Amino acid sequence: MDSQKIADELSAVRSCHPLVHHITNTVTINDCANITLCTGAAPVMAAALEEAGEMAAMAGALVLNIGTLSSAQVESMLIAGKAANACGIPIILDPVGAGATAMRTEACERLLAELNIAVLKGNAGEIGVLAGAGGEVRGVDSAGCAGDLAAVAAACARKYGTVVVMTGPEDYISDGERTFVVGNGNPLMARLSGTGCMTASVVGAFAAAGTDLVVSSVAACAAFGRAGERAAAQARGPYSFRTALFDEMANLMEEDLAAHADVKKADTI
Ligand SMILES: Nc1ncnc2c1ncn2[C@@H]1O[C@H](COP(=O)(O)OP(=O)(O)OP(=O)(O)O)[C@@H](O)[C@H]1O
Ligand SMILES: Cc1ncsc1CCO
Ligand SMILES: [Mg+2]
Repeated sequence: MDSQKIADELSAVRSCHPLVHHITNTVTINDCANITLCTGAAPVMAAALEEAGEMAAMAGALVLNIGTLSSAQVESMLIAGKAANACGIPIILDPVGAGATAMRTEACERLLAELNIAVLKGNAGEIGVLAGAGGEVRGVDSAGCAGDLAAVAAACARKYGTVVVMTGPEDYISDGERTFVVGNGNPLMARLSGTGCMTASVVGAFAAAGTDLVVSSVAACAAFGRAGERAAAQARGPYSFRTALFDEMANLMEEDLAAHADVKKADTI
């Protein structure tokens, strides 16, 4: 994929400054709000049944994250999701911990069945579970996924008719036909809770501003990963890395992204 195209997607977020509505977990909610701002978009967190639909209808993207789900929150997600679908607003689903408990797996399957999900973004274990491809999840962490990861991402995309973003040391982005692998990022990202949740926020901001969900999702992963690379160069450990990650996302130059985006087409078996 053309590196300039990836940088142009970041420019689009900054000029469009889209509103990204989140219904998300209580662990990383503040990080999601701030990474959305640092990307160039505007976050709003609104989970009450009474307002979730109204808020979704005025957003540029809706991010649903089941990290600390409750039955009531699933109902809010369905109301917000139906409003978003009615307005053509892309929905990003983060299936946090799918496969760890039946409640999480069933909630994801219900959201995927009742809503038109634009991007399903999870770690390799979560995507492997939802694909039915032998993913393993411990708590909210991937415990691995059997087989070729690019092929699992593509199969999952075909199964649900969505774009899949599978994160890890490399990120795989697929709509079932086109599959890309993004190499940007740093191992320190896995030593901090919530970088996966933040990836969904960034993917949401790029989806709101872009036109092709595969291109916008690839660009989002490259931009966030590149911010991680730049942050790691300044960090003494996970928490100084965290501060630098927000700063580097906010300061990321389009020229730097165009020069350093590490994106390749993936071979799927
Ligand atoms: N070893 C690594 N090297 C480079 N980048 C990584 C590595 N591990 C994770 N990342 C990056 O960190 C981000 C989060 O990915 P990860 O798969 O760890 O999410 P997650 O398990 O859902 O995280 P969380 O549940 O804490 O939100 C992605 O942007 C991914 O590219
Ligand atoms: C640790 C944790 N537990 C539920 S959600 C969450 C944030 C990272 O996924
Ligand atoms: Mg996650």
